[in-house]
Amino acid sequence: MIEVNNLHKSFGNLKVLKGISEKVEESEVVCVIGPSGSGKSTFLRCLNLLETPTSGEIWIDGVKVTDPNVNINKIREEVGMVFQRFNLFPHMTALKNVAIAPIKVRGLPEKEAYDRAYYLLKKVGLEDKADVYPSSLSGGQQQRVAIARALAMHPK
Ligand SMILES: Nc1ncnc2c1ncn2[C@@H]1O[C@H](COP(=O)(O)OP(=O)(O)OP(=O)(O)O)[C@@H](O)[C@H]1O
Repeated sequence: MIEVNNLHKSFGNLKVLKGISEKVEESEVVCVIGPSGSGKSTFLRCLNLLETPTSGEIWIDGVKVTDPNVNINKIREEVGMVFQRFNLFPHMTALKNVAIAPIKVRGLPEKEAYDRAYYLLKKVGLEDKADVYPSSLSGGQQQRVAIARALAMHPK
């Protein structure tokens, strides 16, 4: 469960988030909509502290993310994210992009991680691109690799 209380975020004089409060229950599907530049990405980036909120509280599964002593890397392991520009690792194949975090962060054996990565690439219709580097993929294909990569970590 995600709970946000009175979240504010400014960049210098630009006030982007002005007191957002929201609750998202487990398994609930929520769309954040609004005009370009209205703060949707800023809001999502605040949830795992890719942006530091100016004020307000964020809780994820009972953990206060905005607590200065929080172990944010632990929370990021549970929060999947597909970036607007995908941020695939350019020097890794599609398959390795999907397998690398479970190996490095979760300590999954390589064989298991690569098998699951292949399964996920297949799910997003890209098994034939497993050995291709991101520069040779279309925007939509890169996005699908990024989705497979997010799912590989079994986010909550
Ligand atoms: N790091 C930053 N420094 C300064 N201003 C920023 C920064 N990041 C975002 N902004 C500004 O904050 C505002 C909200 O940006 P944000 O990316 O959250 O919008 P968005 O709703 O996701 O837009 P889009 O739909 O176009 O992706 C914009 O005016 C943007 O220029």
